[in-house]
Amino acid sequence: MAEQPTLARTPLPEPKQAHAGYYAFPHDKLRRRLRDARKTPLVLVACGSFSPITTLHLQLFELADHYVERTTDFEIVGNYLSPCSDNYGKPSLVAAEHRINMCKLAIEERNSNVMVDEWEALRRDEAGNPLYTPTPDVLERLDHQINDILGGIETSDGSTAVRARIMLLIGADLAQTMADPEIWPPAHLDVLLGIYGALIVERPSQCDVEQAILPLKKYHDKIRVVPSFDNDVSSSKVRAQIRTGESVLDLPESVYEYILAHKLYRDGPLNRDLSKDADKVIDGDATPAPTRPPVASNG
Ligand SMILES: Nc1ncnc2c1ncn2[C@@H]1O[C@H](COP(=O)(O)OP(=O)(O)OP(=O)(O)O)[C@@H](O)[C@H]1O
Ligand SMILES: O=C(O)c1ccc[n+]([C@@H]2O[C@H](COP(=O)([O-])O)[C@@H](O)[C@H]2O)c1
Repeated sequence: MAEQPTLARTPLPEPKQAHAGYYAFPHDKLRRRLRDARKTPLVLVACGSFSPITTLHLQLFELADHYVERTTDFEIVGNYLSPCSDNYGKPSLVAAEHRINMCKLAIEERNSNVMVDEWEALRRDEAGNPLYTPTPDVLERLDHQINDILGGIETSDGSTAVRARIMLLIGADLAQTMADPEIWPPAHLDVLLGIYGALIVERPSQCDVEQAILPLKKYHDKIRVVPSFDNDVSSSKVRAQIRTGESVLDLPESVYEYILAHKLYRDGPLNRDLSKDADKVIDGDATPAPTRPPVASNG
């Protein structure tokens, strides 16, 4: 069985939520019992903007599933999307509520086994402003919810429960930004990659995954590369297509309809410029960020 992460940090206090509405940690699609006694239960968490979620974002989980099925040590029991806070400071973010809604529509339309955890997106500070949560804190909280509060995952014969291993699921372009300590403080990487680890999905249109992970050598035993296929799907491309009125192929239909109904992503440069500057104009519905933590400007 793969080694279990050990953590002795105090869990974060539960946030003030954005809406008076009810929040509960989602675990309806978390498989609570292992199938294979030799394997460690694995929970994947994809953190990011999802502005908007594309077909590729859900495919990341399918690619990971295909990869993990062929490993001898892990068995996936849960998949989570954790959209970031409006306060992440990326100009292309539309309000968290819209990003969450679009994630849920995509999951429903594709009949996907992914869950959306709204906690990170909706966290608020004492004054009620969106509160940015560093990614290690997101994983630690998930770890606490699944392993301490829910009590972990039952072994295949149901005789006992074991701790699920939590891992980050990201694209190679985001991994590439991890070499920059201005974006990812080394202490964060020590928790994220040193304790939890990551499945890094190839993104050949944006970078070479082997080059991207070279600077992360000290964490290589906790990093695995998931093969992908040639594609240039990105949220930037989708936003540009919506602005220019081109046909949009890389969105679930319900997400496309939601975007039209809420008039999202209509503002911005009219030329289809997919460079990093293309989103410097704040999109129509975006909540302006009061403060701006470092942004991984990976597209
Ligand atoms: N086509 C893709 N292949 C591999 N990983 C991807 C792909 N699209 C998105 N990801 C990954 O999904 C996560 C969330 O990405 P994000 O929401 O920023 O999408 P994006 O398409 O990169 O957005 P943008 O174009 O606005 O930068 C990141 O880890 C990113 O690397
Ligand atoms: O925790 C950190 O140190 C950290 C530093 C940079 C980025 N992140 C996270 O990485 C994700 C990047 O998302 P995106 O859309 O810019 O690819 C987002 O969830 C951020 O919160 C996290």
